[in-house]
Amino acid sequence: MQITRLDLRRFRRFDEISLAPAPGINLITGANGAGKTSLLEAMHLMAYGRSFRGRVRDGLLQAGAEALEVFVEWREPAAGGGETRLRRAGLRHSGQDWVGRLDGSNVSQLGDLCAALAVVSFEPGSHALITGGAETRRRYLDWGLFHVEHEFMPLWRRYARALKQRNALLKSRRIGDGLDAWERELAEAGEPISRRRQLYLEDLRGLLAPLLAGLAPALGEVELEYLPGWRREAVSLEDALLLARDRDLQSGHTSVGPHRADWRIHFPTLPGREALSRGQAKLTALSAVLAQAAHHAASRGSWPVIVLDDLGSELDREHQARVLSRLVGSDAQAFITGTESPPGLQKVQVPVTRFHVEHGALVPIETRQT
Ligand SMILES: Nc1ncnc2c1ncn2[C@@H]1O[C@H](COP(=O)(O)OP(=O)(O)OP(=O)(O)O)[C@@H](O)[C@H]1O
Repeated sequence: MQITRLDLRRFRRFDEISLAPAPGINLITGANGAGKTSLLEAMHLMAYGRSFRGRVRDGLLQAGAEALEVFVEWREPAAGGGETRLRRAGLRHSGQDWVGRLDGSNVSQLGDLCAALAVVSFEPGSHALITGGAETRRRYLDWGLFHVEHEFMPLWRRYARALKQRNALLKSRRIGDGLDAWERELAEAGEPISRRRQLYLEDLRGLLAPLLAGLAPALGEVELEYLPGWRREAVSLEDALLLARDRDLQSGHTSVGPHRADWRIHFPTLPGREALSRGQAKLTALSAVLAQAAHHAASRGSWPVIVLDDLGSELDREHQARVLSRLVGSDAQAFITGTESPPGLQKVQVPVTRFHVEHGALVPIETRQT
C-alpha cells in the first residue's frame, strides 16, 4: 500500500497542505511545533477513526474551524493480483458529525473507511502497548484481525451490540428471557472472537521473535500469552456470563468476556514486564508494530503504511539503523519525522525522499539522496 497523495484542510495548524509522498522512506523534518506529527496523525485518523493523540474533538480540528478535511489517495494491489489500483478516501469531521467517502461513494460507518487504508504507527506513546492498559493491547489485536479476516468485523459488531443490550438490562435490573437471549448472543459472537485473537497472537509470535532477536537480542526468548477475559479453560462464555450474573447485577456492567481480554509479552529471562527499561519497552512495542505489519503483508499481499514519529529521539543511533535496514528490506512505504534527519539514516545509506515543514507549509526537497 503506497500513499500517493495526502491533503489536509483545517487540521491542527494547517490551513491547507498537500503532500505527494514517494514509495520507500519519506522523511519529514521541521522545527518543534512545525506540524510533522500532525501529518502522521492525519494518516492514522483515516486508518483508525482517531489520532494516536486522541479524537478529533481533542484538538485535531483547527481552533475556530467548523470541520477538518483529510483526503488520501493510495495504490494497492488489485484483488486477484496483477495491476495495482488507485483508491481514494475522504473524511470531513466536525468533532461530532462526519462524512466519509471511499472510492467515490459515501460510507455509512467510519469502520468501513478505516478498513480500507492500513497504517501502523509507532510514536512516543507506543510503549503503552507493553506497559499500559489492556484496551491498547486489545485494539492492537483487533486492528490486525479487522484487516486480515473479513468475518471479524461483523462478529465484533455483533458482540458490541449484545454487550450494550446486556449492560442496559443489568442497569435496569431486568432479569429474564432478555438476559438469557443476549448472553447467548454474546457467547456466539464472543467465543469465535476469542479463538481468532488467540490464533492471531500465535501467528504473531513467529514474526515477533526474529524481529526482537534483531532489535533487542539481550531480551532473549519471547512468549505471548492470551488472557481471554474469562476462565475459558474451565467454562464456556455462556456459563461464565450466567455465573457472573449476580455480581454484574450489582455493578451494572458485564465483568467477563472478550471485552475484558488482554495479552502479555513474557521474557523468561526477566521477572516481569516491569523489569524492561523504557528503551526496551519501546523496542518491544516497535517490534510488535513491525510484526503486525509483516503479518498484514503476508496475509494481504501488501504492506501497510508504516509511520514512525520522532524516531531519532525514541531510539539510539544503532537501533534506528537496525529498524531502517528492516524497512528497506521490506516493500513498505514509511514516514519518519524528526527535527532533523535521524543519525541512524547515515549509517544505513538508504534512499530517502525528504520533506520539510515550515510555517504551516510543506517544502519538498527535490534531491533524492542516498
Ligand atoms: N487545534 C489546533 N489549532 C491550531 N493549531 C494547533 C492545533 N493543535 C495543534 N496546533 C499547533 O499545531 C502544531 C502541531 O504540531 P505537531 O505536534 O504536529 O508538531 P511537530 O512538528 O511534530 O512538533 P514537535 O517536534 O515539537 O513534536 C503546533 O504548533 C501546535 O501549536
